[in-house]
Amino acid sequence: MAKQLTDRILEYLASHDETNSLDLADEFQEDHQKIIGAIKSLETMDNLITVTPISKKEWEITAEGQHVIEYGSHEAVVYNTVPDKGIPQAELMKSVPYAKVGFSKAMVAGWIELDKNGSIPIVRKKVPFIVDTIQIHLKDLANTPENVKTEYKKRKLLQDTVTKIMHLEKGPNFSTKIEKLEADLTSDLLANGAWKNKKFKPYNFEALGAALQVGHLHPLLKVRQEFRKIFLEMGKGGYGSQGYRYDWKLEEAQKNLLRTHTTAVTARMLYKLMQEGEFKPVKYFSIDRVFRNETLDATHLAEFHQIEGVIANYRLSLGDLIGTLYEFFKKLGITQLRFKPAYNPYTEPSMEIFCFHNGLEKWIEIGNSGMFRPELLLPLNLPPDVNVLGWGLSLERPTMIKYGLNNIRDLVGPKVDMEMVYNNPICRLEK
Ligand SMILES: N[C@@H](Cc1ccccc1)C(=O)O
Repeated sequence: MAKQLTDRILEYLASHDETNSLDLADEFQEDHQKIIGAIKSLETMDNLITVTPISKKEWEITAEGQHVIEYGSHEAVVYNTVPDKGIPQAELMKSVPYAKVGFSKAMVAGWIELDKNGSIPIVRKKVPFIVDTIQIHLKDLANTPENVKTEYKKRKLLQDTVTKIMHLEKGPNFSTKIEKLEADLTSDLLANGAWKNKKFKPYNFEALGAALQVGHLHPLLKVRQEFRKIFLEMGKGGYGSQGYRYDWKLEEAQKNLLRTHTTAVTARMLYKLMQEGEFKPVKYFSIDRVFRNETLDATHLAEFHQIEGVIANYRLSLGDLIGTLYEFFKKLGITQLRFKPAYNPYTEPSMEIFCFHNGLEKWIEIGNSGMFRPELLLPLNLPPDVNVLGWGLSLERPTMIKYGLNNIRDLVGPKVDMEMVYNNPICRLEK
């Protein structure tokens, strides 16, 4: 029988102090993944070898890049196609492959110009000769700087592949003979005394326990719990307004419909507070379902959960709202916020809340907020010097970000993968 790959690796290592999986694959003419597998099994043996994973980036020329090597860059091809007397643009565009990119790049480079004075646009050469550095670079990749290669990657002339390879050296217990380690102390080993000369596998305290056959919480419930915790940690247990700027109608207000936001709950709670007698400062939160007439797409359903926070106290200002929002979002691991003036019929001023999403590397809208209008507060009998500030966001959006889902149907509805529900750990909102 052919020698085991693991034995061959050990023998190779005995005569060479160090090596790596890629060189071994070359040396043994074996598949790289097979070598990795063998190294991994050697790695389980107590200090036999020392393994360090490394990533190796390699550049590859794409089919489009090969075309450039053969015929020149798209812009050079366009330039070379232009005769000294010029050529109608339409004709030029039909005469070479990749004409569109080539044309715009050659224009940007200042190699050609477009003469629109006549009846049809004519392309002319603008310089007597050109140097096609792209072709030169692609032909001699080894001497091309990394940042230039990254540029070419954007142009799809190059692509990079990252190979994970393993570097290995002899470990403190290195030997070319592998002794099979015992996993269990059996009654046989005890009875015949063989245990004395056997080596045992070390305990693996990192091993995951067997999965328990229990119920699982849906991600939305886990994230909701986190929000509830944040609110509890935050202690919730001048007129001059421009008005609503539309006519309020009793018939409209009396219509029976599913609520579109939980601010209805807030108004109800403030009403209830004043029914109890005297005003006392309060902090409220609610997390519940709301319903909207939305066009359904990957991030919108006609129903979702809204998270709302409210603080009522004497003489609160917009500064209090901004400070509270920073404190709240900090607890979610979000520290960069921006605010944009917005309109809500029940708050003034109102602000949309944007946060910088590190993963997406851009600012995204995460919520809405504002100072409740006196038109809403005074009829509920709140004292005139009491201000109420509030903010709202959806439960689904942070959950999707948290669990790396980009389609809301993966989170809500009949297409939810139960494995995803079972396998995702308890939510931690910080990064
Ligand atoms: N109700 C608002 C959020 C909000 C709550 C409280 C005050 C201001 C705004 C929304 O649906 O987006």
